[in-house]
Order: sequence, then C-alpha cells, then structure tokens
Amino acid sequence: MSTPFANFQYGIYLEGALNGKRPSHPMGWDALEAEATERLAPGPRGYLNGGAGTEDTMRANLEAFRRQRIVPRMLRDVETRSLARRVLGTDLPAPLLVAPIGVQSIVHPDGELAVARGAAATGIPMIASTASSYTLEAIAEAGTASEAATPRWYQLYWPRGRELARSLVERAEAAGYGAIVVTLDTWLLGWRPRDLQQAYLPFLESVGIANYLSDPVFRSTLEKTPEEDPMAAVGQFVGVFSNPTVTWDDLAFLRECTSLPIVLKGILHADDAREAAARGVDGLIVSNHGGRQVDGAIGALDALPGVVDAVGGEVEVLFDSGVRCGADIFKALALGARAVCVGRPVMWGLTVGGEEGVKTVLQSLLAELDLTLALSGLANVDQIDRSALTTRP
Ligand SMILES: Cc1cc2nc3c(=O)[nH]c(=O)nc-3n(C[C@H](O)[C@H](O)[C@H](O)COP(=O)(O)O)c2cc1C
Ligand SMILES: CC(C)CC(=O)C(=O)O
Repeated sequence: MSTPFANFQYGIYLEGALNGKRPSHPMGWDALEAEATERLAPGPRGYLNGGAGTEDTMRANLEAFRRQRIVPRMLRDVETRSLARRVLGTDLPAPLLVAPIGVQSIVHPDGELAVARGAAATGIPMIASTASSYTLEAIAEAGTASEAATPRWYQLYWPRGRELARSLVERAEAAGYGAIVVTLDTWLLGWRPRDLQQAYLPFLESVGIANYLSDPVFRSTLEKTPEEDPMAAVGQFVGVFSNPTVTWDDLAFLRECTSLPIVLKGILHADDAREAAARGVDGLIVSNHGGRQVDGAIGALDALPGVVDAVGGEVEVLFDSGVRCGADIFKALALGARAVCVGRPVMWGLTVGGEEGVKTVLQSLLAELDLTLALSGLANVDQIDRSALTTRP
C-alpha cells in the first residue's frame, strides 16, 4: 500500500479532464501567496507576511532551504511507501503539524475553527495558539466534529501570574490537547516595521484574547467584566500576556501543572537544547518565529543540525520557519527534524479558501512530500537522512 496521499495530483487532472473542473485554489505555492496577499487588507497583510526589522532573518529562512539540495537515488523499489511517524508518543499520518498562529480571524472570519476542521480532515495536528481568536475549547470542538482521532496540541504564551498559566494549561488538558508547546522567543513583540507603519496590532481590536476573556483567573483580576469595559480587559491582557521574567527554573512549575508532554518552541542554540534535555522536556521546536522576532538571527534550518547533534537521541526535535513546499519538509527531515510545522502557507490557504483552503494546502504538502520521497528513491520517512542532501555554497 502506498501512502494515502499518493497520486493526489492525478485526481486534479481527472477532475479537469472528466468534469472540466479546475481547482478553485491556486496550486503553485508562489501563486497561493500572491493571491492571499492580494485579498488581504493592508493591516492583516502586513501582520501575516511581515517580519522583524529589515526582514533579513525572514529571508534567511527561505535562503537556507535553497542552499540544501536533494540528490535523488534511482532503481529502488518505491511502490510501497509510508509517511507515517510517531511523534511524542502519538502516531501521525505524516511528520507534519500546523504551527501555532494567533489571531487567525484577521485573515478569515472562521479563523482557527476553519483550520481545526481542515487539519482534522487530513489527520494533521493543529497547534492552537494561546492568542487565538476563538477559545481553545471551541477550537477543540471544531477539530473533533469530523475526525475524532486527529490529535491537537496547545501553545502556551506563559503569562504573568502562575495561576493564569496553570488555568490555561489545565483547560487545554481538559479539552483534549495532547501536548503543551511553550513559546520562548516572544516575551516581547519584535520590532515589526510593517505593523508599526500602519499602527496595526490585532489585540487592540480585541482579536486574539478569547482565551483570556473566557478564563476565570483572568476575569478575577478585572475590576469590571470585559462585557462592561472591553478596553480595560484589552489593557489587562497586554500587561499579563507574556512574562519576560521566566527562566529555566520555572519549567518545574509547568511540569507540576500537567502530565502532558512539554515542548519548547524557539530553540536555536545547541547549549539551550542541552539545557532543555537536562531539564527533562519532551520536545523542542527549532524556530525563529518565522523571522518575526530577532532580525539578524540565524536562518532556522541552519540551526537545525547543531540542535539535533546536541540532543537528537534524548529529546524529539521538531522544526518550523521557512517551510513552503513538500521538498522543504523533506529537507528538514533530512537534517534531523522528527516533524515539521507549517505556518504562513496554511494562513494563505485559510485566506483564500477557509476550511477548504487549509485542507488543500495540507493535502498538497503531503502529496508533494510523498512524491519527493518516492522520486528520491526512498520508501518511508525514516529512510530520509543527511545523505539525501548536498549543500550548495
Ligand atoms: C501571523 C502569525 C502569527 C503567529 N502567532 C504565533 C503564536 O500565537 N504563537 C506562536 O508560538 N507562534 C506564532 N507564530 C509563529 C509560528 O508558529 C511559526 O513559528 C512561524 O510562522 C514559522 O515561520 P513561517 O510561517 O514563515 O514558516 C506566528 C506567525 C505568524 C506569521
Ligand atoms: C504575539 C502573538 C499573539 C502572535 C505572534 O506570535 C506573532 O505575531 O508572531
């Protein structure tokens, strides 16, 4: 049996030939980005597509992928294939997840609900952001409406106030999220010229604060309810949303709050990876937040091998930042990622086609990955290793 994603492209040709039906969604990655970009209003467009400072790191993420080249092998039986992989104790149909992205309703009114549904339809886990436009409970429900088995993870922006952190984590566990992803690189929002130029920040329009407004601990800190005084609630959110005082020692508190696997997102330095392993975390995500935080930071793919070499055996290392196509997923896997998270392309799919757009993006990535695997002479994702790549100077 080859993978369930095999020959997705033939279905498209057949629909065209038999029914005269062309995809309503652009099938090329550049065309998708262009169409989504054109549809968005200037504020959301800048927020989604923009990066920190000169956007040097955002570009470095893409360039790092272009420097790695696949060297396909021939004459190997690739009829029977599998993309399946076990990640943090859960069997996934492929080593792919949807990266946590906040404030999704700025690009489509259904926001995270559409992403949860589109992801569930493909079996790909979604990582729901703390700064989601809908509550984590509503997102969980949307994701289970069609496909009960699709796992989901929860991304925590560690807030000021341990009880609020505990409350968010306990809610996520109760709602069936299977891992807690703690984002480490956004204690403060980066310098983002596109947003500054337009004075655009979604929270100020009350987008992205649903998990706080619905949280009993957060609500207990307000003098008036958010319904009575919405702007005071926004102000309180901005004050507690993220906590730059957190250190390695605080991870012990998080461990007490939950029995779920803990994943640290935003690791780039091998020494931080070793520290995380020593502290007993379950997973890491090598990421520079899509070039949105430290302008001038290393391209994320360039950081991946060093982190894998530091801890590969002890801690599962995942990856995001700059993944734009199936070949990029292959390359990150070859450099040692256990799984890969895709960010902006899913948002472009959401912008263009809502739930269907998300589904098409994920199906296309999986089909491309499957084809890249097969045409490179490999039958399953465990066979992808560094020998499949060469580095272009
Ligand atoms: C609009 C936008 C919002 C994001 N929101 C979050 C978030 O709420 N939490 C988080 O951990 N990362 C967030 N990220 C970062 C992504 O999880 C991921 O690291 C990044 O998108 C990877 O870069 P790429 O999309 O260019 O591949 C956000 C990224 C974008 C583009
Ligand atoms: C600060 C968040 C709500 C969103 C985020 O992580 C981002 O915009 O990069």
